[in-house]
Amino acid sequence: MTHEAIFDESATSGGVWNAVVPEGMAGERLDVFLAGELRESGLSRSKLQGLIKAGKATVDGCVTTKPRLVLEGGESVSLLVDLPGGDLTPEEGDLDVVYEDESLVVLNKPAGLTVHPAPTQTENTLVHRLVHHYPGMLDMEGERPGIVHRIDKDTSGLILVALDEGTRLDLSEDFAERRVEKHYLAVVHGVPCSTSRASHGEIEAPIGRDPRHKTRMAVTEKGGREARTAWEVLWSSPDRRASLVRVRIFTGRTHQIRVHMAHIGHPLMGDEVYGARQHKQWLRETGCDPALAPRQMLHAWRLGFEHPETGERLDFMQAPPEDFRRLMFHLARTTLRVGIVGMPGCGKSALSAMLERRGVPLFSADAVVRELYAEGEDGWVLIRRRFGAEFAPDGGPVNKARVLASMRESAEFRKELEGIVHPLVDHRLNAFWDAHTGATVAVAEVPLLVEGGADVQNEQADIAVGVRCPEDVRRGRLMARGWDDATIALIESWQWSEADKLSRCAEVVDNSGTLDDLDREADALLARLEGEHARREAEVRARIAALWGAG
Ligand SMILES: CC(C)(COP(=O)(O)OP(=O)(O)OC[C@H]1O[C@@H](n2cnc3c(N)ncnc32)[C@H](O)[C@@H]1O)[C@@H](O)C(=O)NCCC(=O)NCCS
Ligand SMILES: Nc1ncnc2c1ncn2[C@@H]1O[C@H](COP(=O)(O)OP(=O)(O)OP(=O)(O)O)[C@@H](O)[C@H]1O
Repeated sequence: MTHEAIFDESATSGGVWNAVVPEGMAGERLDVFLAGELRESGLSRSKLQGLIKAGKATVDGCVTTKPRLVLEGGESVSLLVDLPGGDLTPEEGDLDVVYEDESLVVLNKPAGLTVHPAPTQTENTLVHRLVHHYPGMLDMEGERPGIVHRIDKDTSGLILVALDEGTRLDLSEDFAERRVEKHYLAVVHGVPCSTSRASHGEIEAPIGRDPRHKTRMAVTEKGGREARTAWEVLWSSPDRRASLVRVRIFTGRTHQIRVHMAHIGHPLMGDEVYGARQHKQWLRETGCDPALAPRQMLHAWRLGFEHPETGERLDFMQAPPEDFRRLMFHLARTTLRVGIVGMPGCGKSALSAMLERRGVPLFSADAVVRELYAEGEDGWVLIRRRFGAEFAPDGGPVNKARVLASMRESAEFRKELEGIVHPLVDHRLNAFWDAHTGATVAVAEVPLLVEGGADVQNEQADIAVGVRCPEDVRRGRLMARGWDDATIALIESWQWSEADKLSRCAEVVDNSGTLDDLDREADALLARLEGEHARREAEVRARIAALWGAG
């Protein structure tokens, strides 16, 4: 964690460090407290003692020169850290200039670049690069020449910088008076929704230093400054674990968006300070690579203001950088869920097994029914409870011959039995899809998939693939399995006709040849399914890119 947090956004020069002494620190010495707080700054205890003796520290607004002053807890402490004033060394380094004229420049800041020097970072900032590219900026006072607002080190996107002191003053006033329009894009955990269930809302909650963690900000009852943020969900991932949110801020508090979004329960992805719990949970539950969200996923997307010289309205929009886009595309990735259907004996299982051999995850409803029917399993237990031990006997699986006999006799029995079995199969199917979200294509052989109706089909699979073979061949295969004409007729009477089934299928595989022929069909089918997956993926990416505009 950096100490960038603790330098006040509104302070325009010098390193004024502020903190409230937590109650738990009562009895601590001032120098010890400061040394602990500023551990990462590299300021030693003796250097801090020197600063205190030189009158750079205040406690509750009064200068104190006593390093050993004992704190009571609750005081507000400030320290003025001398920065190497006026001797900014220009540094070479890339600047992504979006717009420039004589008065100002608009830049696209990469994530990871600190905006201006602070005691914790005295070189290698955006300002050092700026004074290299625009030497005239060195005429301005202080360590933050031209800086009129800032974005966090790990936030990417648009930042406006003044090139001369007059413009700096004008623009600073525009920011202070809230005349500058600032829109951000953030990837947040979950799907935010307002109390009225709307996909947009406003957060008005004061922000101040977190009394428990001095290096953080927080929504605070006491001592916070007014802060207002509006948000709108632009897109949510299919698993609803993440959303792209457009955020507009009307105030410019330190870490405002990160704190406010965490406050409503939807911290930014990758934000290990304000969303540590959700971040860890997301990594654990999805198995995602932490490198996918290497920073808080926040991008300063749009900036609109009036040019102080010309009065012209200027609006800029910058598409987010590669890491942001990569995470979004990852979140948007989907598996093509393929259902395989067809008449009994047409070759569904044979085709499915061929796809599985090619690495495609496979679900088989018939196999699942077999599992459910094993002694003590859910299907066995429910059937036994409803129909008796005659159907689900001790020491063995559900008696299929007995079940089939009763199904033959009574449509009522069949409906009831299906009412028990189908929800169990559906549940397993959903678990199967969930378990294979990393695959491009996954296949489920579900004989009765399309019979469930179009809506059910959409829920249970994205497309259906039908298998067909000539009637006589198919009947021959079923007879070989021991089914007689009556059984075939009976089971087929419970299903849709072949024509009805196939009319619901996006693809039909012909299985009138040999198993080798079918194997070749499997290759061609898989290529088409992968093509379909790629097409859908490209469509989703284009839809997402359209959300933030070209660039
Ligand atoms: C009817 C039963 C006893 C036949 O068992 P058997 O081992 O002989 O066959 P298997 O389970 O492999 O099914 C073979 C084929 O029959 C057809 N079929 C099976 N059950 C049904 C049904 N209820 N309605 C329509 N067709 C069915 C399917 O095309 C299936 O692929 C058995 O399938 C059963 O208990 N079915 C009820 C549960 C169910 O609806 N299963 C369908 C799959 S979700
Ligand atoms: N092209 C083929 N040539 C030879 N035998 C085949 C061919 N296709 C499938 N078979 C065989 O026919 C039988 C029925 O095929 P399969 O089990 O794949 O059908 P299914 O559609 O899954 O049937 P069900 O609806 O009953 O589950 C199997 O023994 C299988 O090996």
